[in-house]
Amino acid sequence: MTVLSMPRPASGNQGQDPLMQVADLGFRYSRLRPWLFRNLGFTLQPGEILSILGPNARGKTTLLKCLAGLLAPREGSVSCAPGIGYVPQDHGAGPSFSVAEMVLMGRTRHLRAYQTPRREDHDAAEAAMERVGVAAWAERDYSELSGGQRQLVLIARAVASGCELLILDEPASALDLNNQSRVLAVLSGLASDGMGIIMTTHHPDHALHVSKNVLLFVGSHDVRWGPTDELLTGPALSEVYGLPICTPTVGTVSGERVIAVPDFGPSCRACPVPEAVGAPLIDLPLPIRKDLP
Ligand SMILES: Nc1ncnc2c1ncn2[C@@H]1O[C@H](COP(=O)(O)OP(=O)(O)OP(=O)(O)O)[C@@H](O)[C@H]1O
Repeated sequence: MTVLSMPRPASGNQGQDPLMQVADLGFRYSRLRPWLFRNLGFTLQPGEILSILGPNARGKTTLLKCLAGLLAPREGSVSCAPGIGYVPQDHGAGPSFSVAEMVLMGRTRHLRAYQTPRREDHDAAEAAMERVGVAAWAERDYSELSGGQRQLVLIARAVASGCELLILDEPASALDLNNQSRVLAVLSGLASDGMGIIMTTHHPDHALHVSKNVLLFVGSHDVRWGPTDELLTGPALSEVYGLPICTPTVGTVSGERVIAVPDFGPSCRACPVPEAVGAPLIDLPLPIRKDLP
């Protein structure tokens, strides 16, 4: 196993050095456990968003931890840019700090031991809070926020760090639709600024919307990497999740886009409930409560 932070590999597309290059990566938790992935390889360029999709418990978080250097791969190598930000999936209540303090902690890698944050660190933290839309909660206690709010604060903390490469584990899992849209816009904006982004998601639509490339866990052994347009098709998604999924192009307010539509089976709303229980609901006698005043 090798995890290299420097030097970066030779030039890739568009004349730029890749932010991450992964070769022959393999991991299992022990000799007694099955391999979660083997022979996995991909390259991430600056300004690129890579989405990782796959069923529950297939190894996506484990892969992110290998990429972020939190787990040592059993096989292969990860070479990457020195500055990596990691936003974990588990965003529990944590310590009792204000939101502003939590975001300011993202600046730690720019400070020496025991150094007090400088004006520029406070400015970067404030800019990150504005960008992610959490500035209004700056003085609130992080431990008292909702799960979705905490998720946004951790994204702001990673943005404040000024990292070159951002790794996020299901960044939109606890977010309402508006905040999902906000996070996708923030990530797209960061990528436009040159940041590389790797995220796991259970939302194929998110991957279709922002990702240049995807990494798909298919079945128990197959991991595919390639362009979103080519890989994230209805048949491939159906194979990944084990149910029929189609990918129609639909018109939205902002233009046409491809979406993923899973077939959950016959709609429950269409079930003939009254007939199913033998009589129309309207004819059922109402229970009379004689004990009420
Ligand atoms: N520390 C650990 N020790 C042993 N097995 C583990 C450990 N952490 C995770 N696993 C197992 O590894 C497998 C992959 O877990 P992982 O969390 O990477 O999946 P995932 O694809 O991210 O899942 P989900 O979509 O549900 O978040 C699971 O079977 C899990 O039980």
